[in-house]
Amino acid sequence: MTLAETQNDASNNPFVALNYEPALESLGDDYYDEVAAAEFPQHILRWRNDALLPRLGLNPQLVTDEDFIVAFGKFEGRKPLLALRYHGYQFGEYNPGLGDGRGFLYGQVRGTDGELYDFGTKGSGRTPYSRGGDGMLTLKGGVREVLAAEALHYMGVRTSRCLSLVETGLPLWRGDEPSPTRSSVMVRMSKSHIRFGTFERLHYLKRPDLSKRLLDHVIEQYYSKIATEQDKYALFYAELVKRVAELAAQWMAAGFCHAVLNTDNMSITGESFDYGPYAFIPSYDPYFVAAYFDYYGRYCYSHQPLVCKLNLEMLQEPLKSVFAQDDMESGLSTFDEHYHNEYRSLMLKKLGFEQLSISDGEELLKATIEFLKMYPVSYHHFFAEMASSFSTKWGDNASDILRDSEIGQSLGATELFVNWSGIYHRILTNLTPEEVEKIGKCLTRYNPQTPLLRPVIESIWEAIAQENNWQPFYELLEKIRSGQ
Ligand SMILES: Nc1ncnc2c1ncn2[C@@H]1O[C@H](COP(=O)(O)OP(=O)(O)OP(=O)(O)O)[C@@H](O)[C@H]1O
Ligand SMILES: [Mg+2]
Repeated sequence: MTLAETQNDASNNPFVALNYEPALESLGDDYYDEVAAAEFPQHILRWRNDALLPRLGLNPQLVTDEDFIVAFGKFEGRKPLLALRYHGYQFGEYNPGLGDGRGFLYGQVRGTDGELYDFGTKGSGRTPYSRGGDGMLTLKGGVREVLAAEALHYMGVRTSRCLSLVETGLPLWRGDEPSPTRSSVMVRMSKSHIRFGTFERLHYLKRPDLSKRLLDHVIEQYYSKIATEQDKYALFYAELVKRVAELAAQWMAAGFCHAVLNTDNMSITGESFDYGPYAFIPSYDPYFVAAYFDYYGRYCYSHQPLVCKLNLEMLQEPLKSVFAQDDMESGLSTFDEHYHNEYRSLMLKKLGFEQLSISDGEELLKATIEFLKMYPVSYHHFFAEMASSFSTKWGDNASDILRDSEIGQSLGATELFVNWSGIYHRILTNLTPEEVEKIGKCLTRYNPQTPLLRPVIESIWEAIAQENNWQPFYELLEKIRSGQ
């Protein structure tokens, strides 16, 4: 063995050396299958998420690219790798043939914040759940998931993040990409990979004992504040309803369409994950559909809150073997209120207001949506222009609002814009100069200047596909991080 190889083997790899907790593993092998990772012809590190390393107690400067490759491309020195078992409702149909078909749970680590985190792979090879699939992730799919998770995170959405993306050198054939296309393996850091569908499988197998064991584990690990309460199950479900309602509101405010809200893509922690055919909406179109295979628009933009609520309702079926359904019904009845409160609060922040009376807030929000719905205005550019052109002078005269911007120039004379800017102006006149001053900062904080619209992603991918030029990808990630 050469010196370089000795230095790069798994035994002194900082990721392999982390203190892994066998949290899920200790529940017994009814929940997973032990699998092996695929061996790849090539390992090129394309993305390392240094922002996550301090939470693992690691100093990014002391972690080499080779460390990432050995741990998260070659998967050396880590066992057991667990393909998790789950089922799910896909587009309304129950599918008992699911499970981690191209990924596994690499390990679970306690962060410096005291929370338990999963490292889960995507594109790491075949498992007993691959069905006809190759177990792989396209490089474009990996690039898209990295971008979505980062963009959503910096827009305040509770989301998983990607820890690494390694190109793996295999030609893949896909119906939705020019093929052969390049392959990759991604490692995701998330709260948990336990899905609604994990419980649906246990119900399908008529194993209430396994459901209870798993639910106790979920509450202990991810709902620890209520773990010792007498009515912990009811409290858990109510808290899950709140988290999912807030998540749906976060997607809606971010102008994000997840596209595949099947129950196997719903996390039991209420965190957002699995970014496949997603899209950020180009304009405010309630019926915008992101996935080409969503023929009937089931998961269109505006259906997301409703679908989330329905998925929560369907989760009652497998959970009712553990606790009373009545308790769940009362939890579910709070969904709408949680959703609307979060949505209103987030949208008002996008409009520059950390705080506003409910009546002013409702009126402004209604007028904003009416305007955005009626005209072919880019949803994201509207808010980006608010942020880039805000002036404290807007309080002096309603006609100054967005006057010099593209939107103001083209639509400033329309009835709905005049109505909207009149309301905005009236609100400003009721604020103190200090409060008006804060609006600019709030607008900048909540509205990215470079929204992750499809043409942006496509141009990034073009540079990679045509010239293997990764610079635009890194530059975009830097813009996302810095809010430019
Ligand atoms: N190329 C593939 N090979 C094998 N199985 C696959 C492949 N693509 C998807 N699957 C399986 O199809 C099902 C649905 O896939 P979906 O795209 O929702 O999940 P995923 O993206 O693979 O993983 P995750 O939900 O963790 O992001 C899952 O069981 C998944 O493992
Ligand atoms: Mg999935």
